[in-house]
Amino acid sequence: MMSRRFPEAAAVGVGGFVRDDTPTEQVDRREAVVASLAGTVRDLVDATIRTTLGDAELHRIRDDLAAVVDRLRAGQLPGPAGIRYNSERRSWNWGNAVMGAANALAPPLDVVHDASGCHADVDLGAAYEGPPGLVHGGVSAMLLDHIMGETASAMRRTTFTGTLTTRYRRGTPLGPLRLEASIVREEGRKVFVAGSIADADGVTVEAEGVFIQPAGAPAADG
Ligand SMILES: CCCCC/C=C\C/C=C\C/C=C\C/C=C\CCCC(=O)SCCNC(=O)CCNC(=O)[C@H](O)C(C)(C)COP(=O)(O)OP(=O)(O)OC[C@H]1O[C@@H](n2cnc3c(N)ncnc32)[C@H](O)[C@@H]1OP(=O)(O)O
Repeated sequence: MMSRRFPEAAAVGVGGFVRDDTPTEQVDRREAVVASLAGTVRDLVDATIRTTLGDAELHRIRDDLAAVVDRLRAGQLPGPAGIRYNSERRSWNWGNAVMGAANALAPPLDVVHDASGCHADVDLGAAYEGPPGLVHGGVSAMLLDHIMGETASAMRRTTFTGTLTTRYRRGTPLGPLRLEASIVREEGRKVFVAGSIADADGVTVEAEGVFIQPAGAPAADG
């Protein structure tokens, strides 16, 4: 098993904000490839949860998959993917837990910036279950954290979650959901954001959060 601590990664400066002058067109092409791979791995996760096959067949499948992992291990980054950006301000964070194109654990969330903030439509399957048939509360908080953080950042500054408060009004069913977030007000380095998750019958989770521009953090707009 590969180490989950990445001392060698820190030594070479990966895993942070990394300037990477790969041309946008090449980034787009690669992103489509890794997203396609991650989509199949996501199918694999769902198929694994829901399989009813016998033990012997599952052992054979496990061995096949272990061989695939070995093939992927033939070329690896020394640590996590970090956030990369080029001179055209194209940024990519393919390992991100919520929207990383290469991350099969990410739903993934496709966040749209609109006039009032951000929204995203997502369809959560069996891998996101908490109570039977319902979305895990931690998953709801994670998705809200992300969309609210993106709203606070507004594509031009770095903000970290300071405090996130969630109110679970009723169970959130697995299936299609709508996330929304908007900025309520700003005070110095603090950005106050409201967010929600809704199903076809209305809001299931409400959240408020304080997102903070860390002292001395670089803003993309200077
Ligand atoms: C270089 C080019 C960049 C290119 C990229 C361009 C754009 C950006 C790209 C990507 C971003 C896009 C999307 C983001 C998407 C998702 C977001 C996910 C968010 C996360 O997943 S992020 C991980 C979880 N998050 C943490 O890991 C934070 C750990 N923590 C800290 O890093 C510090 O703790 C920090 C920074 C929070 C504060 O540190 P600090 O030193 O700056 O703060 P300081 O003490 O000076 O306080 C200043 C004022 O904030 C108040 N304050 C302080 N802390 C507070 C708190 N917790 N709650 C409420 N208020 C708080 C004080 O009361 C004071 O208020 P007042 O001024 O009124 O007195």
